[in-house]
Amino acid sequence: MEWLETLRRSFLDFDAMASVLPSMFYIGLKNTLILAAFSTFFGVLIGIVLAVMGISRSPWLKLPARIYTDIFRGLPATVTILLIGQGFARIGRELFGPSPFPLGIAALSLIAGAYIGEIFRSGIQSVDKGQMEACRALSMSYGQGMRLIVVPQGIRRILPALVNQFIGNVKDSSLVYFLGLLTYQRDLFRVGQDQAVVTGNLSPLLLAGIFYLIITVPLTHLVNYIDDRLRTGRIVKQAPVSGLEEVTEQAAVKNADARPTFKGGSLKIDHLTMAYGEVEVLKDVTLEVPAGSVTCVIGPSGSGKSTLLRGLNRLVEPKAGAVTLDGSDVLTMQPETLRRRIGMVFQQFNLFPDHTALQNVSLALNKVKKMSTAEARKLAEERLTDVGLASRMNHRPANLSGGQQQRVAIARTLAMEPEVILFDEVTSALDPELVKGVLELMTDLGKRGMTMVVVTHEMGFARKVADQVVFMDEGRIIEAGAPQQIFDNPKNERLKHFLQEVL
Ligand SMILES: Nc1ncnc2c1ncn2[C@@H]1O[C@H](COP(=O)(O)OP(=O)(O)OP(=O)(O)O)[C@@H](O)[C@H]1O
Repeated sequence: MEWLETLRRSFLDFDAMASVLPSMFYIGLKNTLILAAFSTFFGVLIGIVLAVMGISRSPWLKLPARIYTDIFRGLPATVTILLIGQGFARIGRELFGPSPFPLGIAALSLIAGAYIGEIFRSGIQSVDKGQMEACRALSMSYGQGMRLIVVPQGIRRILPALVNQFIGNVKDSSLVYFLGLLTYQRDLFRVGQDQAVVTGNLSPLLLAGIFYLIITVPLTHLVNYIDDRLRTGRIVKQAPVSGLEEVTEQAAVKNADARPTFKGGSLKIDHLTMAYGEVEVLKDVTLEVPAGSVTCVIGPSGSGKSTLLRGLNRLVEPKAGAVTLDGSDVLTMQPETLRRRIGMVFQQFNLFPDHTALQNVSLALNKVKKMSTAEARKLAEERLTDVGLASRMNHRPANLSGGQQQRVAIARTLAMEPEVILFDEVTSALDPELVKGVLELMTDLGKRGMTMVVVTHEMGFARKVADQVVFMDEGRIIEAGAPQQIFDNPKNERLKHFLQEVL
């Protein structure tokens, strides 16, 4: 087998490999890592600036970022490296001496920056808007929400892409030799290539290839592992539980010792008008919500129910009118102070996916209410026990059913000790068998004196639990009254029509 022997001599000349190994390690590997690390570092800096410019609303920032990205992503790396390295060679020599590294790193950074900018931009934009809304509803400032929740989630999402970029830079660093390297500056490729010429076979180059793989392959696997780990947390070993069990979970709590009652606040809404841009979606809404009462808001899709709730805690700023909470003007209050007093639970739960149930509840206690970690933890444990989740505190949202997630969200809101809680279609995203547990919990809160404004499609709940039911259509309150009046004796034609459709 002569051809096998030729192949062996060409690729597996172990003596040639052994002789090049020290320079491969001490010169090639070192220089490749220097080039890749520096260009990734500067690429990240450039990328952050580009991402901020790209997300901004100003076309004067957006446009240059777009042009930059198009150019440096569109050009072959070799062209950029030669243009920068040779075009600026004189300035480079004056500034940095004979080493081609600074200009090589600059060129690699400019290329990497274009890709990393896109990675950062999509990472931040991919975080669900509900996450920031949940942060603000928990009375965190915009900065706290970004720092504690949105940016970490964005970074976690882009971690694999960033490592890929580093791997790309490891490979692209081999192109810097175009700029002419001194002997001690050679990278892995160059060391392998030079020695291949000396020995007359490809074994040193194969060894360089192996070095590249030793850097890149474990890194890819490591990042996939970290990504999986961050996404799901430690896998909770527990047999799957039937959704039917959840009602029992909740019932067990209901039968527990009588728990303290709440001191609900009263709301007065006066000629409230709200708009998105020029479009008015809430018109002249006037409503009283007495302390400790349950108000259910019903109405067709798009009638402005969610917007009304968002106006009450100012997630959307009202355009005109007034709202008072126990006599204090809600619209001039610090939004963070207001949101400590008026909590909110969302249709999509908006739990923080990288936090356990316990951390979801304790985060704002710790960061907003400034409780010590131990105090926050104790209170969070109590609230989670209240909602029947004592045995699931260390689960992440992904390891909980929808019903359990929604009960964590309610516990998270309750822990802030609000005077009013706004519920925005909180059972609409749940499987039918999980709805009951959540509604029972809400019924229980109502009985214990919490003031609640509940946007719901659960007519049975509204009839049974509400003190007043409000029917909205096209941004106005069309009819309001006791449940019997609304359901058994509706006056308005539109309400009659709506009830015919939903009952
Ligand atoms: N962020 C927004 N920007 C612009 N328009 C919006 C925004 N949010 C809601 N709207 C519009 O405002 C109107 C009222 O929406 P809102 O969500 O308050 O209604 P809703 O009664 O809660 O409906 P649904 O039951 O479908 O949630 C709708 O026409 C909707 O398209």
